[in-house]
Amino acid sequence: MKTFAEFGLEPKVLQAITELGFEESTPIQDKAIPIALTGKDLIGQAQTGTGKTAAFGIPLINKIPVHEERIVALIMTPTRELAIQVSEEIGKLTRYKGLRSLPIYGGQEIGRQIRALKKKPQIIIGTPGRLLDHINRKTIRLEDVQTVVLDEADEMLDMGFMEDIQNILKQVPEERQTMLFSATMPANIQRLAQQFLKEPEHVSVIPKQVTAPSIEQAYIEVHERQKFEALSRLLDMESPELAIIFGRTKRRVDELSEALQKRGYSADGLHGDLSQNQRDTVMRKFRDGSIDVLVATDVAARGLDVTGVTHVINFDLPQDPESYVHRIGRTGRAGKEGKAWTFVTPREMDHLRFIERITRQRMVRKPLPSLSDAIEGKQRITAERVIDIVENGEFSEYKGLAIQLLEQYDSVQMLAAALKLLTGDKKEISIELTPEEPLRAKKRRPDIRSSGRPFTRDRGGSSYRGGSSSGGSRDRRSSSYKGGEGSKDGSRSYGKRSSEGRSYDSRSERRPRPNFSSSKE
Ligand SMILES: Nc1ncnc2c1ncn2[C@@H]1O[C@H](COP(=O)(O)OP(=O)(O)OP(=O)(O)O)[C@@H](O)[C@H]1O
Ligand SMILES: [Mg+2]
Repeated sequence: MKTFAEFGLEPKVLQAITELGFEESTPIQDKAIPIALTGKDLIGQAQTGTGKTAAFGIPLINKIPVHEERIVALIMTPTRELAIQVSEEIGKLTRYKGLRSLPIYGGQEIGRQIRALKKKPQIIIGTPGRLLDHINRKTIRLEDVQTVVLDEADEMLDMGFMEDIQNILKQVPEERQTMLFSATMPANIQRLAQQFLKEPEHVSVIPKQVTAPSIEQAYIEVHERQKFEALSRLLDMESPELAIIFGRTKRRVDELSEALQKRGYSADGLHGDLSQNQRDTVMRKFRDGSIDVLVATDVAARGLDVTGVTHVINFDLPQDPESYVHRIGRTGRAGKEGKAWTFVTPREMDHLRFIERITRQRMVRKPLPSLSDAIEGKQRITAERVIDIVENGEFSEYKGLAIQLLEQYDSVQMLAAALKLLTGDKKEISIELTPEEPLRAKKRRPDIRSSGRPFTRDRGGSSYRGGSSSGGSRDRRSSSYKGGEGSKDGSRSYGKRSSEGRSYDSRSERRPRPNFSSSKE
């Protein structure tokens, strides 16, 4: 690993990096930054949470002159949340240099974006649909762009953005640097690269397995009808600090987040049918910890970086191995540890095995948490909270009352009653979720690296994958259970999503057809 000073960056860029607390470069940064600084085209692949954003962000910022008044850099992301997040990270990196960056995404009032564009940002971070809108209105001109980054390029293809990306890139001069980044690189990415990149350098840091080694992976076999109880016990047993629960469809996410709230968890849902305001509010609450369970469709699977996510729970099995890799990659980021739990119904075991085969990573089988596991987990958290106050808190004003009470009552009884009160009774409201159909095992070839599927497949109007589900939890704190190990051996080639035609959510984010109207992403 290098220090950032060794890349020969401008002092103001270095200063911002130092302020972010980055001491050494990550492996992908190590390899990609020197190449990107030369201006070459680049395809970068590295595990989730390993700093790909800064790997393209730092060289991009380094080369833009401060007095530039034109849009000279364009970053495209598949989702709105990701555009906002990348824009924030770029903002932090340009803090001392003083460049202007702007996120441009669907669902936000266009007038507001037009006003912000008048401040002459040099860097635009956008989702393809809304970008095209602006291009068509001539409120964004890309004729001076020198650097283009496609973050999560494979996902953008899957979402049906190929044509939009082509149309956007037509507006950008041929003479430019193009970079493409993702944790997964399915075969169709090669075609995109051939079309848009010039003699790209491939920078891949996937040592053994494509899933990050810091994530413990486990699965629980559970019948569809038992899933909610299993989830609720799992949350009690594990007490995640922050958890993301993925469900297959929007309906699933809605039902599940509501159910969790009824049970007293601090949860909320995120999917593509919510208004942008609702989406922003949910993300803000999750980032600042005012909710600790985010229930989401795959719209939250890619790229999102929220500090403190200790658990990812796949309430519904993801449609394909790529989705699995990205979903669980929301935890175990930047060298931290994380746990990924996957629920699988007996009929879906084949599909789980398929995911394991493609990711070359075993998930450890765990039993359904028992009621006593759940109770124990909750009590442990209460005890930890009390101990924390005893050790670090200020509670002298309660001592007089404590002495009085202990004169009348036994201390064990007294403390047990207080713990009971603090732990709170579980609201035993019975919950019925609409069952989801089991996923059928795919008959895909495990390795389709060279299969060269036509892009049209992604746009053909078949709706992919699904969407939604749930999540939830409450007491923040990470627990100390010893979980599964997961196993070795990685791979990087993935199957693509299959096109079985259910209408799923996160992919509602997908645009089935080119549509210039506005901003579906
Ligand atoms: N050199 C570094 N040292 C410490 N932390 C870093 C470094 N580079 C990036 N990070 C932090 O690591 C976290 C993950 O980075 P980032 O979101 O760029 O990952 P990613 O590789 O793009 O993951 P994904 O595949 O999920 O999109 C961020 O919080 C980022 O600030
Ligand atoms: Mg990323």
